[in-house]
Amino acid sequence: MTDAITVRNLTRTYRTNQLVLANDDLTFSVGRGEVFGVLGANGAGKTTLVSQLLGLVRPTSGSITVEGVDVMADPDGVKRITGFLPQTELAMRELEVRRALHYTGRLRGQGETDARRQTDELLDELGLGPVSGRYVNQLSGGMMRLVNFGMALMGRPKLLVLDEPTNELDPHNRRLVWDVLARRSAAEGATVVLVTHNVLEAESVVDRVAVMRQGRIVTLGSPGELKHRLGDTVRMELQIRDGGELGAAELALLGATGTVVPGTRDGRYLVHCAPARMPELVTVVTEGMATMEIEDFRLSRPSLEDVYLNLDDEPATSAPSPVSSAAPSAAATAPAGVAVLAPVTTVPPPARPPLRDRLARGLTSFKYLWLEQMLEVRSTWWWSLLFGFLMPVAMVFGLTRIGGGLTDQNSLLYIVSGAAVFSVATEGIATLAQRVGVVRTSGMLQYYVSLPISRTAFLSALVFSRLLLILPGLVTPIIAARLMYDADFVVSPMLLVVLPLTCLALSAVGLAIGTVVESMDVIVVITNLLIFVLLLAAPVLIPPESLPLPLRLIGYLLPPTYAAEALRHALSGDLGGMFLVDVAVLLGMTVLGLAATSRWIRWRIA
Ligand SMILES: Nc1ncnc2c1ncn2[C@@H]1O[C@H](COP(=O)(O)OP(=O)(O)OP(=O)(O)O)[C@@H](O)[C@H]1O
Repeated sequence: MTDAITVRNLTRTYRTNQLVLANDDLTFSVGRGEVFGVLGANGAGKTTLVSQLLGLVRPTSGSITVEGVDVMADPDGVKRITGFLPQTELAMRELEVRRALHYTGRLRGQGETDARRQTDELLDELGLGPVSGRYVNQLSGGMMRLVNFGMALMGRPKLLVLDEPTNELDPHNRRLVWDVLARRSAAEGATVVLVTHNVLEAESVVDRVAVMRQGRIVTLGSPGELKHRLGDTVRMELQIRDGGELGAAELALLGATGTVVPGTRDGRYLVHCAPARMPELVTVVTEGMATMEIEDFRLSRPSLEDVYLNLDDEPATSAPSPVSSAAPSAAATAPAGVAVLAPVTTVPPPARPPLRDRLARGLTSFKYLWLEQMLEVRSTWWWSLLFGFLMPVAMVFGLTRIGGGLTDQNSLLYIVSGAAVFSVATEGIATLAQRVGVVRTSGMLQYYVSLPISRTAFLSALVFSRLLLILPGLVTPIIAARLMYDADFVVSPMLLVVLPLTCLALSAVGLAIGTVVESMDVIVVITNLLIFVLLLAAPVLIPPESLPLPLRLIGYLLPPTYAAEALRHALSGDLGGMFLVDVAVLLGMTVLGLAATSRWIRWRIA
């Protein structure tokens, strides 16, 4: 078996208020076509390990090679061959099941016909046919997980990395997932890396398993080998009625025959003993503990779960076992506790494909990401429309009553256009900044990053789809002004070109804020403060010609000024302004905003 994955001396630390050693000097390999299980208690470092395999988290030190590709040197190369199921929530939740599978296939580089064919096959194989037209986020937790599992299979990846694939699944669907994985590995030669807490069921599907503890691999081998290491023992599983507990006297009786381990469920105990002591153990359970309410007991050979539970008693500093699958002979002659791996031949990163291919790929990515984003925009569009209408109405109503000098027609127009700009600022800056803040802290960005898509396509789809979300904030004030003050507006180039460009620039600025500020709370405070300041400055900002030159120049660098100008001109009929300069500045702001975002956004999770 040749190696699909080689990991050498992999270490990852996180610096928070204290240093966390999430992965501690891991060295192992996974053979091609192997189903490799990663087990371990909460916080053992499993998710950190698989995130590094995918290039989502950068190692502090060490190296990873997947199918000959150096993950650090060519993270995109790994994404092209890997299907990933993250532990936490995914993107694509606003789509119907069928489209979530189909779009994933297209984003992973499948052609249209192939993506459709595989979508149909997977709907059938996973029993998702009856829910294929329902929205993913309206499914039950288990069904959603099954869809996510299907998404990981799209594109027939050579490597499947699955973080808790059977979480929330019922026994029938858990069996289905294990069967599908066994088929993918046996028939298609796919390599599977599987993080799971479902030790009992995983035993039937994994070829080898690594058990992690406090960032280290404490043992590694096939289920048979690991069980063998427990020695020649018999296992008794004991279930106490109603999840009750054994008293000290009963524990002592059992302990005299073997080792007692509390099970993973309430009222469940495991006892391991030498075969010769089995009759004695049975006597203790059936006669010596007659007063206890024993619901059930069962004798069997040790399972993988026993290996796992027994390891809990071992110190985490125990040396990792020799772990090579590729070079058994070398491993056999190596000193105990030292991992020996076959030499790794890395494939140099492929030459850049021709411009035409890259453009075609970028456009496909953009198209499907845009379609996905638009479905989310669609669900919040009506709210934006209402907000865009209410904002100027509230402002005009409030300000005409506060200041006696704000009642002339011109002031009112300033206020209306100012209010429009504020609603755009709210929608444009806040939603985008918050959205990026959210995707960074939740699992959604993790999912996008695991796809072989271009960062530019992702950012552009996000910005352009938001353009439609914030436009109502500009259009509705015009309607409000017309209804309330019978003000005619002029459809000018300023209105038609400068307004949409303003939205674009605002979106790009919002995105840039979101990439720099990671905390959701801080983003909300910043954007609300920004809006508050803009609200206060409204009557001053709006007519720039009345400002001193330095302030005017600053004003011309702010996209809201352009939006206000465009609206004011459209409403007052005064079509002054330097149209081309305005357009150039706004375009410049957009490009700068996107470039800054593209540079700052770390296309990795950490
Ligand atoms: N982004 C992060 N910042 C700081 N610490 C982190 C981060 N991600 C993980 N850790 C820490 O690294 C350690 C390993 O975490 P990891 O998520 O890899 O464990 P796990 O084995 O997947 O746990 P679980 O089974 O609960 O998912 C934990 O102590 C965790 O708190």
